[in-house]
Amino acid sequence: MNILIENLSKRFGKFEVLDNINLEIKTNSLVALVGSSGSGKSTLLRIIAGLETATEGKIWLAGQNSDALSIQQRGIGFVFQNYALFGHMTIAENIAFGLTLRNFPNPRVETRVRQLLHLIQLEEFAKSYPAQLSGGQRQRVALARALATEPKVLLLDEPFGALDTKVRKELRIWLRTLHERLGITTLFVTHDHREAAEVAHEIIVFEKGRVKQAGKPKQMISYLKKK
Ligand SMILES: Nc1ncnc2c1ncn2[C@@H]1O[C@H](COP(=O)(O)OP(=O)(O)OP(=O)(O)O)[C@@H](O)[C@H]1O
Repeated sequence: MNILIENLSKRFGKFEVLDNINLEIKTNSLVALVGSSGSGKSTLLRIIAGLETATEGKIWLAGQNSDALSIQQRGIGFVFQNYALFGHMTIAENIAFGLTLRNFPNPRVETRVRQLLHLIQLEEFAKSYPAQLSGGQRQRVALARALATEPKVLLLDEPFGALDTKVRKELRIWLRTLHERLGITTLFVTHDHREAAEVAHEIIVFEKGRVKQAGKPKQMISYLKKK
C-alpha cells in the first residue's frame, strides 16, 4: 500500500511536533525514519496508524483519505519497542490475539498461527510463555502478532531498541529478509544510523518536526556520518 503524506502538521498546545510534512512512501518499500529524540518520528507513525489525529494536512492510504478510515480499516500492523506480549498467554495465543478479537473461525486461526510460527522460526515455542523466550525471540513474536491480520502496512517504532547489539544485528538481517519475502510497505523508526543504512531502501531524516533529508542509503552515508 502506498502512503501519501500531504502538508501534515501536529501541534500539542503551542508546540509544533510536526511541521508541514510531505512524503510519499511507495508500495512495498522499506523506509527508515531517523532523527534526534523528540523530532516527531513516533508521532508521525501514530498519526498514520490512527492512534493520533493531525492538526492539519492529510494522509492518503492507497489513495483513500485516512480520515474516513477507522484504525481497523487502515490495515496497519504496529510494533513498539516495548510492545509487551501478554504474559499470561502462550506464544500461539499471543499471535492469535488479533484474529480471535475479530472472531475468525478457530481452524483459520490455527492455520495462520502455524504459518506465522514457521515464519518467525519459533514453532517449538507455541506452547511456551513470553517469559521463557529471549528478548529477540519476543520481538519476533510481536512482529508475528502484528502480521497476523495480514496488514498492508507495518509500522515499527524502535522495534529492536531494547536489545543488545548482537541480537539487533541478527534481527535487522532477519527483518530485511522477511520484507523481501512478504513485500509489505514498512516504516521503521530507529536511532541507529547504521541500522537504517543496512536495512532500509530509503532513509528519511527528521529534525525538529521537519524532513531534513531523504534518500537512498548510499546517497545518505556521508550526511549521516557527519551526525
Ligand atoms: N501526547 C502528547 N502531548 C504532548 N506532547 C507530546 C505528546 N506526544 C508527544 N509529545 C511531544 O512531541 C515531541 C515529539 O515526540 P515523538 O515521540 O514523536 O518524538 P520521537 O522523534 O519519536 O522521539 P524518540 O526518538 O525519543 O521516541 C516530544 O517533545 C514529545 O514530548
